[in-house]
Amino acid sequence: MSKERSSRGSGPRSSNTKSYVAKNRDTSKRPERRNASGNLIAPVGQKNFSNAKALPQHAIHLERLLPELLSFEQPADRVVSRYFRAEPQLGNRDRALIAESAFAILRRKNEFAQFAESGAGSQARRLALLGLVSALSEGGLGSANRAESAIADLAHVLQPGEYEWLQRFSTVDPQALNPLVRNNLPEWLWDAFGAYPGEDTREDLAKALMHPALLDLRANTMKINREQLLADMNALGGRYQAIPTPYAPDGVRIMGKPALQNTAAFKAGAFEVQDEGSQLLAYLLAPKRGEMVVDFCAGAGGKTLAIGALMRSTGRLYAFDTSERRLANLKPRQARSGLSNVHPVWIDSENDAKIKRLAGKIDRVLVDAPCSGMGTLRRNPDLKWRQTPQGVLELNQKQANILHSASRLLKPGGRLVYATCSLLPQENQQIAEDFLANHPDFEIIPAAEALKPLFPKDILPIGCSKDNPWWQLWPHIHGTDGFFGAIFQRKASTTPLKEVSKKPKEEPDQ
Ligand SMILES: C[S@@+](CC[C@H](N)C(=O)[O-])C[C@H]1O[C@@H](n2cnc3c(N)ncnc32)[C@H](O)[C@@H]1O
Repeated sequence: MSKERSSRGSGPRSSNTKSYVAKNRDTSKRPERRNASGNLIAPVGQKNFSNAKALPQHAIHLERLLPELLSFEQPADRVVSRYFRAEPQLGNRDRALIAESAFAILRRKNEFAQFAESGAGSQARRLALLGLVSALSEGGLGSANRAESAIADLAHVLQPGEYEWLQRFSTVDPQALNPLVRNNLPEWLWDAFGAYPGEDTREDLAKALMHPALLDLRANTMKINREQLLADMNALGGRYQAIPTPYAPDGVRIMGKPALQNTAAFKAGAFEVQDEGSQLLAYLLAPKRGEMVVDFCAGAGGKTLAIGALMRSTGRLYAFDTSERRLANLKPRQARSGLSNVHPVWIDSENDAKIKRLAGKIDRVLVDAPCSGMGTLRRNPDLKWRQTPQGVLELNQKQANILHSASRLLKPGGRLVYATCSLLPQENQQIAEDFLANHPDFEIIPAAEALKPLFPKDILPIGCSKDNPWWQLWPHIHGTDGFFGAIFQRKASTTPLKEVSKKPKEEPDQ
């Protein structure tokens, strides 16, 4: 797996289709196109695919896309983007439906592949049709939210026998299938979920991971409050509805799939697309006005921007990352956000000399560590087929190194948050426990304490437990991506760092 991809996960992309929608596309001037059999490929109007009819071209494009997608040599979003670049005539709605169908195939690969052993036509055609039915069934609001009507929407593009074949698929009893097929997981991950969260709940988790993620926005409180954003979104018209997210104070959940990039509110920086769980993570860090804060693995800045808004654009917020490409993607988002306290800094590794210069000077540090991304399988379903236990082991070493290095930045009394979008204890609790064992100058702060101000007094905050100090969100329980968080505080008076910290050998001057 590529380094960039292995460290992805809780980025800003909230809808698989979102990033494929081209801006201001003029579809009226498209040249006439024909498919391989010489049939005219009809242009598609600007319709929400959740209530659109699929056209022959959608299945044809999917058939072409699938071999590369299912080779798992490249991240799925990269494969799909490249395909769309090579097919510039495709309209926004076509892209949305093709991309969502491709991701549906990745989410339910085992089930679809097993059923596609029956039926006529090529294997790719059969997978394409199953993907289309799944995508059309999952459309948020509207009539096409059941397989039955999705198949009816496809009827006019089907070959003889395919309608009946698709109907047969919706009558398959999942309980009759092998658990790995029914739950669409590789064996190592099914076993891992059996160990944690446990055999009783792993099917619920697997089921949640087989659906697309919800579309959540974070109101940028530098520009707008949640009520205004809700009103703006609901005024868009169409088959969409905006409601408040249940837990994150600035979150707006969109039911339906509007193309948001062209809205005036987006261009004005009124919101960012951000999962509710990712929004809440900023509250574990709880930055204050005027503080010195570091987002150590800032990526394209999903969490950085939320943290910057909590700081009301005061103080200094360093956004570190080893990926220039990701930091470059932060720039336009930062410009839209209106934040002036964010300072992106490229680092060559967690041991970059720039980190040493800031040692002991920082109030709060977030380590949103590179991880397997197993909490984001609703949006990145290819990860479950591309990740391996060996890959997770390699990430563990990196996670421990980054956390150790980031901890050097903190002042006495400063707060360090370690977070991942993984569900695997070896990337989460284990890293946090090892850190505590090796860093006696840090103590743990229970997540419930940090989130208390957001919740009524007698309610245990979301993701917190009475039995342990960690923060853990689950797709099947909370409807968010899976997240883990651990909060540490540097003890107020400690022996100088160099005497107590575990030192990596390559850093003698720490
Ligand atoms: C989970 S992603 C961060 C997502 C980001 N915080 C957000 O909210 O959009 C992990 C990030 O860690 C970065 N990374 C990988 N190795 C790193 C290192 N040694 N030091 C700092 N960042 C690193 C990756 O480039 C990636 O952007």
